Amino acid sequence: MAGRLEAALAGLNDEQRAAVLHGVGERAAPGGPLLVIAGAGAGKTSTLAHRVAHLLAAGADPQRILLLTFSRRAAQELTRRAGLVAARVLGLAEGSLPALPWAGTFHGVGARLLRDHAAQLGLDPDFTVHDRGDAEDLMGWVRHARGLSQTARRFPLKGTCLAIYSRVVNTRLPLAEVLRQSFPWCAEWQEQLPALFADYVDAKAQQNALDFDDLLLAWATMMEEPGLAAQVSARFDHVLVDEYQDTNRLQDEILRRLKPDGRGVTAVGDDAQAIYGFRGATVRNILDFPAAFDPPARVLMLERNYRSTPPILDAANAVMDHAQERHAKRLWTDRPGAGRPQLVLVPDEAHQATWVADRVLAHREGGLALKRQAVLFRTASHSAALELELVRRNIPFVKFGGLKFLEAAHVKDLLALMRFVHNPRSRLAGFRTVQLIPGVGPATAGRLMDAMQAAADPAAALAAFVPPPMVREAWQDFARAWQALKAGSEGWPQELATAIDWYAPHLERLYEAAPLRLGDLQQLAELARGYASRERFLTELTLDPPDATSDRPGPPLLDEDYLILSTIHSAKGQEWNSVHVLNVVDGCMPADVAQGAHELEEERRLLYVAMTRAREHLHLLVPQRFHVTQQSRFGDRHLYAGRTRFIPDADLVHFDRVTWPPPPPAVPHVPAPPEVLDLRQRLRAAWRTGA
Ligand SMILES: Nc1ncnc2c1ncn2[C@@H]1O[C@H](COP(=O)(O)OP(=O)(O)OP(=O)(O)O)[C@@H](O)[C@H]1O
Repeated sequence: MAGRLEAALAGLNDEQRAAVLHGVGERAAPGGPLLVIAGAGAGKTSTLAHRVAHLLAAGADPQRILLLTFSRRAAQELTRRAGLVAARVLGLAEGSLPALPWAGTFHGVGARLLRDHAAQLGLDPDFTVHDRGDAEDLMGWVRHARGLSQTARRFPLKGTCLAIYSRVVNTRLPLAEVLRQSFPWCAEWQEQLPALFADYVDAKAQQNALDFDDLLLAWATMMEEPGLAAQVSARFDHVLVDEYQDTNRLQDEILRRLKPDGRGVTAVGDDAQAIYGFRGATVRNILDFPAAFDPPARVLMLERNYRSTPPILDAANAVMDHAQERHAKRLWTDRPGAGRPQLVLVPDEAHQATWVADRVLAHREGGLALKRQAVLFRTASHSAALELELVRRNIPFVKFGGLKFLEAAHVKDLLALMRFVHNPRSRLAGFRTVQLIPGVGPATAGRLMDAMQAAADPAAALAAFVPPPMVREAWQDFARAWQALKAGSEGWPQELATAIDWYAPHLERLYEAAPLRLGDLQQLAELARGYASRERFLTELTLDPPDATSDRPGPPLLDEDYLILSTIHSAKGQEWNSVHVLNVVDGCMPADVAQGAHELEEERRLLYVAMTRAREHLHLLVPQRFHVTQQSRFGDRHLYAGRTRFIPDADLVHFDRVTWPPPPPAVPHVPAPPEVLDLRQRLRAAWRTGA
């Protein structure tokens, strides 16, 4: 096996190798903590996959490896890659290794641990997980119930209330501090907010629901109890955390309580790519990680970039050279060089769209498939003009980070039904579901939910409920479907088809374009096959929703070629041969709402992340005029923008500058014709005659 291990690690460089081999003892006994700081494109993902593979090959129990990633997609990809390498090292057939059952996001793993330990925590294990939309609705509800929707001076809206609550939970800062730092315009409500938040917490308890933040908070709280902490900690020998730069205070606390001495802990990340501060993540976690343990964690630095050409790296490094604080590292590469990245000056967004579409097609003519090209932007709405242009030219594309599939009303309806079945005390889900029945309004829905909430057996309360006479027939249809689903006799995922059968006529009555929407529900049923149970489906889908929308209904065919459109946030961890970045102008990058020093630094890193996705071609677009949609009292407007401040004049040497369309050719010089009239003389003469 030693020979096979050597062969599997042969392609790694010295630092990557050290990271793979660090502290793996006899039968994979865990060693001291390790921090791998990996620059963009330095092979972080591949190193982590090799490390997991090495652990498995050395005899680690896959059940006892906790792998925490930023998205479920990343967890699946890492597991797959680790499985391939491990199979090679062990001399097994591909795909013969067991999956890693504990690979997932902090939120997903938190939800599972809370269900496992529900009895010890006084929780009902069938709790519903509320997504941001649900959480906002519930906050709106308690805000209204407290009379705060009718205050003389306007109380913060439900979305703002939830954002404040979430920030307090995730940053562990006192409310006053959060208001001062991030929501100064809400400071006058500091006295009222705690009572509102207390009501919000009570409402969740009554409905047997937890929101996103609760999953982390409850997990961290569970880890404060020494007995429970010891039980959870003893489940895992190795804990590996990817994208550590984007974790928040709570996640960091969880990790430390899980493994106080750091044994078996590996954290991987890049402080230069921290872009989730706006959600409460703090780059301090990665900067302070080594000293958090005694003895301190070993730090390995991966600085060799395998992705981009030297001119692209030089330009990206130049952007980061002006950053305020970071683990000092400088990426290098020995890939053969190519042209410098382009900085393209265009008059406005329409020209930007035309230029990008032209270039994309030109690259394709040059042999670069559309899939190997991406267009990145700061905010989902920034691609609107380009999308139109692409449709016009028949260039297929898939967009990531835009409208979420799960936000579509009909998808929400169906999921509400499934949640209401799973957790009959969920008032939000119940309310939405029963109002789908014609003739049932908020009053009837409220009466039903009160009855179910008060009953020891909510299912019996639903069966006994007497609706208004005119809706009796439709009601009975619903009650029958609900009871059948609750009984679960069909099993998962077939029961979703029953749910769709009940819902389909309502969908046709309620919405336009019913066949298209039904297609979405069928897609959902398809997705459902990938989940072990109703509970896992509802939870994981809420935590990590599919986020691609395309220019056609349904998922793109796998063998088809399509251009990638993505927000920069959703482009994390990916790479393409050619990358266009839209709107590289002040007011967009940095966004005009980014004011504080921390926020500006995060905006700088966002540009860096975008630039380092490119392997061979990088084009930064600078429209001189661009349109911003904003909610402020000024309404929408056009901005006359300048190139981003993150590329000052001194750094222009790293770019080829292009102005498009090129200025019109100068009109050729024509000699002036000879004078035939002295106009001034003639005008004056008109007053002189006879004066
Ligand atoms: N030792 C190596 N030899 C050759 N290629 C490598 C090596 N390590 C990584 N690569 C290649 O470098 C590219 C970047 O690797 P990977 O995606 O793992 O980087 P990363 O550090 O996760 O990037 P980022 O943080 O920017 O998303 C990939 O195409 C990968 O195959």
